[in-house]
Amino acid sequence: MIRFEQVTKRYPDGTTAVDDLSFEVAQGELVTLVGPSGCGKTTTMMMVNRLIEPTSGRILVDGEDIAAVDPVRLRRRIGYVIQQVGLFPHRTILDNTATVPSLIGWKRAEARARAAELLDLVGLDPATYGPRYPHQLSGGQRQRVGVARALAADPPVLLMDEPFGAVDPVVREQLQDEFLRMQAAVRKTVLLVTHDIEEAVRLGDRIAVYGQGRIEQFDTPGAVLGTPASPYVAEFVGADRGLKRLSVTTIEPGDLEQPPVARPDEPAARAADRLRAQRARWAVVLDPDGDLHGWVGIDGLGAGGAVVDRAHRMNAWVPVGAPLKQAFGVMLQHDAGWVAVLDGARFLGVLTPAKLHEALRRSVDADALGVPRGQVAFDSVADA
Ligand SMILES: Nc1ncnc2c1ncn2[C@@H]1O[C@H](COP(=O)(O)OP(=O)(O)OP(=O)(O)O)[C@@H](O)[C@H]1O
Repeated sequence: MIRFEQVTKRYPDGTTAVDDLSFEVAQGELVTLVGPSGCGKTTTMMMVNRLIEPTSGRILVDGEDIAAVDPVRLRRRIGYVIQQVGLFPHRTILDNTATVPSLIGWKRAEARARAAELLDLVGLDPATYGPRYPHQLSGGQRQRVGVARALAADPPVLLMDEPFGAVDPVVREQLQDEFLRMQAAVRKTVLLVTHDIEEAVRLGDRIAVYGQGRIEQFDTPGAVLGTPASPYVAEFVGADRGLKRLSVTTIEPGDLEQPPVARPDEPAARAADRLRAQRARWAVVLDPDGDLHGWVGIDGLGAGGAVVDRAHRMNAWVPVGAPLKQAFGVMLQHDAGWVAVLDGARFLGVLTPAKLHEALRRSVDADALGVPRGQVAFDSVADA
């Protein structure tokens, strides 16, 4: 969708900002460009909407060499979000958001209806915020308007330069979450510049880690964190990259352990015998269709009755597909030695600290080998 072919940008003073860059962003993909200040990220991005012209090489958008496209026409297909949002101070939020549709000739009512829809999409009630002026909004709200405005004419491509840079860390995380939810719905092709590796990892389907004017590694967040391509990348992503990997590695059914199971209507004494025979201290309580009912400990099963009378609610659980970090957080929050993993209400298994570690190790091997995690042999990591 966006393709760089051997692109170099040399400024008139001799600075080589971008040096022989080749990479591709697929349709609907979000690629983050990350690197230290001055490494050429913004230059890369601004060449896509021709705010900067390359010295050599080609850039294709949707298969078309953009050098041959009229810049104004090109920019209509490309939304642009910058850190200093650049809203018009004397126009209302609704009119600011409707700017591009109005420019390209939509009827006023249509443009405003579209703007209201987008304000809603970015979490701003159009009735409340639409009539306000930019100075009457918080920094985070203004940045949301920036995103809404960039999406107004429904461009297939979105360029974002430090879009969440000017707000405090808590608001920043909120905006990132909202943006990810929105991106899951609209699936734009996005190039996003940041100097923050946490943000790059959190948002990117793939990350381009920049050195000076060059990409040092271009891969998924998991692969960059798990197998940095060079000492430079390893240092840039940080010594805590193992911890960061917890947030980008998701729980898969193959990671789970299967504990003993008891049925709710089963006599407690019988369940206790079975647990003793298996040398287990607890069981999950599952309905006949496999839905999680709770858990029961062997100590609670001595007093007669049915399992259902002795069962506890299962508070420590996470959905399958959640990041390992979330499972680890839930373990700590409930001081539990394991967390249940559910698909809807259906119980899939439990994740223990040992299994969590194993999942992380297998995912590193899987990324290195370029295969799904399930295909990494268990004993390749068992002794590690
Ligand atoms: N107009 C210009 N003339 C000369 N040099 C420039 C010009 N614009 C940028 N540069 C230089 O090109 C290099 C890359 O700049 P660029 O803005 O692309 O970096 P960046 O990675 O986006 O940095 P930051 O994170 O600080 O925004 C820098 O060394 C910068 O000083």
